[in-house]
Amino acid sequence: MDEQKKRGLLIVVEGIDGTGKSSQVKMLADALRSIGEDALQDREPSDGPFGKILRASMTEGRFSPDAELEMFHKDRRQHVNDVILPALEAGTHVVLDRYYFSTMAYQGANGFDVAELRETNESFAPAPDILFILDLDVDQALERIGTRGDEANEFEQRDALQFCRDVFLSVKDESYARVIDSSPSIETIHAEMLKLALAEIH
Ligand SMILES: Nc1ncnc2c1ncn2[C@@H]1O[C@H](COP(=O)(O)OP(=O)(O)OP(=O)(O)O)[C@@H](O)[C@H]1O
Ligand SMILES: Cc1cn([C@H]2C[C@H](O)[C@@H](COP(=O)(O)O)O2)c(=O)[nH]c1=O
Repeated sequence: MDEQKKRGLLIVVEGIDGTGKSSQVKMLADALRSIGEDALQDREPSDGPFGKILRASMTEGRFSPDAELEMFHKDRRQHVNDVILPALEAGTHVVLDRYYFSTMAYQGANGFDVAELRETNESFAPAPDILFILDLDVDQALERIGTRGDEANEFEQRDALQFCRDVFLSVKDESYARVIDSSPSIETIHAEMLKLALAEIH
């Protein structure tokens, strides 16, 4: 008789810009595949139709805050229904670079109510099985990504990133959350995340 495949895990990696999310998502998905697990490396904004529009808007001209929020939600609904849920149901782990915690953080920094953003998203997007919060001091993060623009912009950017960092840390007591100090080497962080992921998988 065919044994039913176990549901995959939704493994989300969040943190402010420069904390090493993209590097760690790739390393974790590769490491899981190398030990025979099915793992999809994925990201938001997604590579679907609305995600593509959002990525283009970041270089070609931003939407108004309301239109941008609507587009993030359209992207997430499409991504959850067409990619994330089918993959999890097929037994594939989804290792995701940003998710609705980024909406709470960045659109929260744009003036939207963080608790309302969370409620809206949790009404249609499944909670993660593991949420890695890559945590780093804003100055160190800015150093990694390089500061852009004049001094006034830099102050604005610092304030917005500090707000985002605080929002990410505000969910640290959820059972699925794991706060990761992102100041050590890429390899040290990878080893810690892989160990924690394997503890959930097995
Ligand atoms: N632990 C680390 N120590 C030092 N440098 C790192 C570390 N992790 C990542 N970096 C470097 O920091 C930069 C940003 O890394 P990465 O793109 O993985 O971060 P990110 O969180 O995805 O950033 P963004 O959100 O801006 O896309 C890269 O140059 C990367 O090599
Ligand atoms: C999912 C999501 C993302 N954002 C913002 C955060 C970043 O500025 C960009 C994505 O850039 P990355 O370097 O490719 O991670 O999008 C957002 O404002 N709201 C969201 O929900």
